[in-house]
Amino acid sequence: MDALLAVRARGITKAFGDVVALDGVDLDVTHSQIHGLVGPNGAGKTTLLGLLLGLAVADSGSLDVLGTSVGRTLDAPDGVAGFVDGPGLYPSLTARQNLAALAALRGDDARTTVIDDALAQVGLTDVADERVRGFSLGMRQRLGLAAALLTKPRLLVLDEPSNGLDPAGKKHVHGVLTRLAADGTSVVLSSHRMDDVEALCSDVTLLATGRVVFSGPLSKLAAEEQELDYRVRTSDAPAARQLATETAGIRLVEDAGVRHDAQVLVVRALAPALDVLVVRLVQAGIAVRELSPLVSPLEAAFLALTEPAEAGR
Ligand SMILES: Nc1ncnc2c1ncn2[C@@H]1O[C@H](COP(=O)(O)OP(=O)(O)OP(=O)(O)O)[C@@H](O)[C@H]1O
Repeated sequence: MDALLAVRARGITKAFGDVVALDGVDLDVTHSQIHGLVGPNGAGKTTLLGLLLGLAVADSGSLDVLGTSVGRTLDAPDGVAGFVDGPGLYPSLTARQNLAALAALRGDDARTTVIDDALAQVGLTDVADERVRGFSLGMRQRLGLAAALLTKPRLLVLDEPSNGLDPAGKKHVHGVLTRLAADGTSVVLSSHRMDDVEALCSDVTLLATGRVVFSGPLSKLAAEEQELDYRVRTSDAPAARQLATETAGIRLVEDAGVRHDAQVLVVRALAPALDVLVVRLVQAGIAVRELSPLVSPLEAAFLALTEPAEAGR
């Protein structure tokens, strides 16, 4: 057992019949950390989160949550809250009534001030007395988060918390999670999107077909040396194209799957070769009006690490 870790999983396996959902998964989540679980569909993210919430038990391996070994009985470990596959809510009750009912069921503090505070934290004060039946996916997600907050968790486990959130909603929820982590709550959340994870998480675990293909700080993932495809818009596309073909380490990508624009080249390169190209363009009197990677370095690392595992399925 490791008191410094909110979650310590070693060699976790879980199968559903012939389907191996988790295959020897290790996971370390330190206290006050927001840890992202990322991976393609079917990678095992929800299954792993379900184990942390005590919704299922692993077939083998060891799992310590908040310093306590999780046994073989189905039970939410003390101090853990969250949801997988969307929050469980009562559609015919209002948001406020949902929280009151859930708090009463769990024996949590159901005082109006506590419930109002949870609703305010997730930005649902204005719709507190509306029935959940009419709520959008994003509003349900926020209410699910409010329900988890009522328990004052030390570990919050969220499956795709940004699902269905508009940009303002996402920013709001990100703010809530960041403040919680700053106040000592550990958070493990899943996402399909590296940009979400980048905005929120310090550490990330990439899963592909039930296996960990990367786990560690985001900065380490992004720093992996990799070639990226860049859009380059210049003042003279034909001349830029010519220079690109003459520059070592630069490859023109003709079919980059982007909208055709005669003024834009797509080149594949490592950063040092791209630097050389930019300098040569400027020296030749060609202005560089736009230079950006087609996918972010994190997204590219995600694809590079998960696509081989997917292909081997
Ligand atoms: N209750 C279940 N019964 C049978 N198979 C299951 C069950 N739960 C998960 N699986 C299978 O286990 C694998 C992992 O599923 P899981 O839902 O954990 O992946 P995921 O990474 O959360 O995927 P997604 O991003 O699509 O939500 C998949 O092949 C899935 O079909």
